[in-house]
Amino acid sequence: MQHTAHSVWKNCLSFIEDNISNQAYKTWFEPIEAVNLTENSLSIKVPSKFFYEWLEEHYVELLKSALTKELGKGAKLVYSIKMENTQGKKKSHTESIPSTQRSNVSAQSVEFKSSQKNPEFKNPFVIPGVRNLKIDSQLNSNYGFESFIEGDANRLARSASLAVSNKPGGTSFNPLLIFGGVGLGKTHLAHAIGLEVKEKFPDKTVLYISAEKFTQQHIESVRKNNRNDFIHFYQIIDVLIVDDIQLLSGKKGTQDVFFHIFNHLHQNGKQVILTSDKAPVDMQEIENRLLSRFKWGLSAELMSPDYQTRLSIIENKLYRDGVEMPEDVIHYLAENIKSNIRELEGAIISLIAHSSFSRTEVSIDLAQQIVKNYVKKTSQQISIDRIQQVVSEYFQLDLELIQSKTRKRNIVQARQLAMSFSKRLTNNSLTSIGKQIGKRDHATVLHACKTVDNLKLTNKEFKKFYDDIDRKLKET
Ligand SMILES: Nc1ncnc2c1ncn2[C@@H]1O[C@H](COP(=O)(O)OP(=O)(O)OP(=O)(O)O)[C@@H](O)[C@H]1O
Repeated sequence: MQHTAHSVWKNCLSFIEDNISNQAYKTWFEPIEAVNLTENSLSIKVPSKFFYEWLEEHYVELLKSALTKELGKGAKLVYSIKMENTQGKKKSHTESIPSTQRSNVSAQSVEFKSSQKNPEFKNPFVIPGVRNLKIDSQLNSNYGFESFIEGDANRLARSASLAVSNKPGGTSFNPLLIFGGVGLGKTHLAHAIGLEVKEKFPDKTVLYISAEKFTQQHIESVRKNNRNDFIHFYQIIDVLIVDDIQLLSGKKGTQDVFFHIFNHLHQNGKQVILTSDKAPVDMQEIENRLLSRFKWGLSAELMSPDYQTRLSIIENKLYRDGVEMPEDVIHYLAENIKSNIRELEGAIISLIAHSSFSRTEVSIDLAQQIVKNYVKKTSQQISIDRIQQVVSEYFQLDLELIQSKTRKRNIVQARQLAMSFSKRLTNNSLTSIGKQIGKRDHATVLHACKTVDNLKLTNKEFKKFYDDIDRKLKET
């Protein structure tokens, strides 16, 4: 049978699929297209230079084995790379690079750089009339790594943040996206990276900006007709930190400008750090081309801290503020405020304020009052475990059955309800919900949420199940 680029690549893919994780296969191999086959050389088209670099760094041996198996010893692989033009002036073009010949790629970056020597830029942080070309990092010196307490819930995000600070732009965590629920330390960690970079590499230009402020600046630049200056300003940053990136949702113009800035920084080895209250898969109204870039590096989730970490956070805060508090009060706070560290800190401040205003000791009674009055919502925030328990009791099904792989209709339905309520009532991401309810992936949880929404509208019996469980959860 005649070999074609397509058939050779298909065989390579099935070999590759057997040798790596499903996730890695989906991320790095599914987007590749085979484009050409000449004698013993196969050309494959990859979506970006970053993609090519990643394949070369991590999968070159695997690709070599797969190709040698198909085309024999002298097999060659040529990448055809779609080069984005970040300035939007020229059209994007395709570049062919043989495997393991990185010099061609760096030449491309240099060429790109030289095309915009000494850009005239204006600093949008400068108040009009005040001459200041120095860029203030806008970092909060209280948010260093030393005051960020490590625990199971933040270990990955913290380690990745440290790695990025040690080698900004030089790790595969680019962009680094830190995501998680409200008040769990995303902003703190993002500032910690910036501060550490400034400490280790004083010559690097670091900038922290909230997505909201970035949007305002962009709108202003359009109004004043200096959008290009705005873009140039951001393109000279070495480490760009954008907080609450989900706020770009629905803002097409700002997304477009951010896309160009992001591409430029990324292609020039600059580090981008993003924070968001949701995982990329859960972000709505963000263009796909931007979402796919968010997923290029590492998405690290901050989850609610466990008891021990909460305890350490309280002790650390008291120590830094030079305040003493009875042990039982500290334990009471750690036990009762579970899912938002900002509220945990708020309760400590309230306690101290109350006791000093009323000149009374900080006591467990006072702590109970504060926790009840100030953080009522938090202390009662429902957990995924509780939701699963309520669903399992309601349907009189064992928890293990709900979490099992069985496809029996009634059990699937109970599982989907647990997933849907977890999405609605907790801060957890789809990935985290899936992990906790039967080790499913985020797509299964998303599907469950959609199914529940549909069934609620179309099936009366199901609607009753839903409302009953909803009521029970509210009583919790
Ligand atoms: N692991 C931690 N150790 C010590 N303090 C922490 C930790 N995590 C969060 N905090 C503190 O909790 C407070 C809230 O953190 P931060 O503002 O970073 O949360 P966030 O996730 O960005 O919240 P939001 O979603 O509202 O933007 C801050 O004062 C921060 O210092």
